[in-house]
Amino acid sequence: MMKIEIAPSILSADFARLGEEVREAEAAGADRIHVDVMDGRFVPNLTMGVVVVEALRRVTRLPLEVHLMIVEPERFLEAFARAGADLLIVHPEATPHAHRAIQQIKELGVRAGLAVNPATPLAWFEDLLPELDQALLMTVNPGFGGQRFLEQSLPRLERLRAMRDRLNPACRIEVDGGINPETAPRVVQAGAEVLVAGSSVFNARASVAENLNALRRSLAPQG
Ligand SMILES: O=C(CO)[C@H](O)[C@H](O)COP(=O)(O)O
Repeated sequence: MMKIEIAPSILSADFARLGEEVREAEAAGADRIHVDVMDGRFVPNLTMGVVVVEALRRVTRLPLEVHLMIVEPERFLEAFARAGADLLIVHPEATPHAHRAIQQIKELGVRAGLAVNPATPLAWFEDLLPELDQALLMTVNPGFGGQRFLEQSLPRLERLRAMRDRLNPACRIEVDGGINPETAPRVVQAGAEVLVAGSSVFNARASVAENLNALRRSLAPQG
């Protein structure tokens, strides 16, 4: 079985100490760093952009996956690739040209991901899966950290996993939203392989290392 990867989402990190938080996550065994880019239009929140990815590239060797929650993401793909993104994730709900965006990402030499919101039909993946490196199923409505995991995500995840196994076994399945030691084993059981976790990793209750360990322990023996 492939290793279950954990991708801490820096949305919940202390931005005044971002470099240190990311170094701490790397030292504690995080597999990737997840960067949430929001534009205040596709989602009702504004976060960070290209300069933050550039800065992160200098402080960590971990792969940087950049989740573009922005309309017309194709306008910024090149800038994020230059900044050091290893994986660029776009939403089909945010552009009339999801396929073109995926092609552009690959032409830039970066791995390509597609993310869908909780209300978006999985049919989007039928046609695009063969071209994807990663399929991201949102398990909350995107926009904010700290939301409750949507239970209806589990049967969707099982369907996506079956589709992935049939159409492109090399594509990894990721989930994002409400992932903590209670939900992590359940999403892995349903087919997830990469777990984005924000508020369960970066919070005041315990250190980043303790939180990551708690997530890992919740997966044993699965991950
Ligand atoms: O895309 C996101 C929300 O739109 C996030 O990655 C978010 O940071 C996940 O946070 P949490 O783990 O606290 O639910």
